Amino acid sequence: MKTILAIHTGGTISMSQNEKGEVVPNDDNPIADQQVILQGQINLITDEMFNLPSPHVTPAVMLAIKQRIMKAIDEGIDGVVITHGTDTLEETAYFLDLTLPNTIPVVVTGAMRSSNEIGSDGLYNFRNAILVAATDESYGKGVLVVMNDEIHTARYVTKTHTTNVATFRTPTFGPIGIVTQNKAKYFQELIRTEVADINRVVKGVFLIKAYAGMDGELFDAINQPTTNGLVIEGLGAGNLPPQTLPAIQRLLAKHIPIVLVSRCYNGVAQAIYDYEGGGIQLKKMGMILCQGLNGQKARIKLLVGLSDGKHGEKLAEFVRNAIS
Ligand SMILES: NC(=O)C[C@H](N)C(=O)O
Repeated sequence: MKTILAIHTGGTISMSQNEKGEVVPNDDNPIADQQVILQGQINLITDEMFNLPSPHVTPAVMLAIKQRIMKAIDEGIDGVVITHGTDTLEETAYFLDLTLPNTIPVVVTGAMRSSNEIGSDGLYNFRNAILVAATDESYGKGVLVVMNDEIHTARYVTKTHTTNVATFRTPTFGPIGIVTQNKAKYFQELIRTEVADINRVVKGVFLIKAYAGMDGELFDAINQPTTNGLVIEGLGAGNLPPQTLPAIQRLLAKHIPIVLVSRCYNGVAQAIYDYEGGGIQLKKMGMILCQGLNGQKARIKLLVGLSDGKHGEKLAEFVRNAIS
């Protein structure tokens, strides 16, 4: 029988609705009490590590979860399930994907409906996540996100709907598997990239979204001694309004790494256009064009790379290679 560690961190999966219809955190996690679900098939160990709505989750919390999992791996655990709020779930999952050795299945899950709502998805998602974590085929696939019968990679999955239970999607690449008839079935492989075994997290890594008519004001506002890095969600295939360029140049002159992704839901940022502010010019200026990650994931990757002490070409290489 496999031993699976369930780390609970909070979120809607552990909340309930009150008489007024408001969703509120609980002192006692209703999911953690439901140990019966796979009794006799799995030895489930529970750690109620945090009870945070996921907008309260920080990189320091992510690091603590990573360190807890490292300890469990040393102790010989077979798999890990993390329950988490869905708002920042993709960021924690990707942080863990980038910082954990790829030795055991690590599965993150959550819920869109709280524990006492009709059609609550928490217990079901939790059960599926445990099944996936206990499946031999789940080894070597990086950190996985299991929601609504689908298995996604932490690298590409994103929350796409504010309330729908089918909110987690993998644009461009699709999920790598499904849970059906109480089994995990895979139909895609994920190629792994570099892992950084960090023990600290840097601050001052920002994310700014571009828009029509944008100028340099926001970029100048973050041009501070405490700024370590910046991700810009650019337009289309990876372009920016020309009025932003002088302020961006001032950041680059200070050797602050700037990563460019696209604000589009689908596709990758590339050096395609050769006009003022086009991707070709941005690349020549020294911006790192990151393929396949959304803004919040690219920010996590930049933060992890910087926290690992990477800089210059090594950092660029680490951040750039999201697809291969
Ligand atoms: N569905 C959820 O979990 C959303 C909640 N606001 C959270 O992220 O904690």
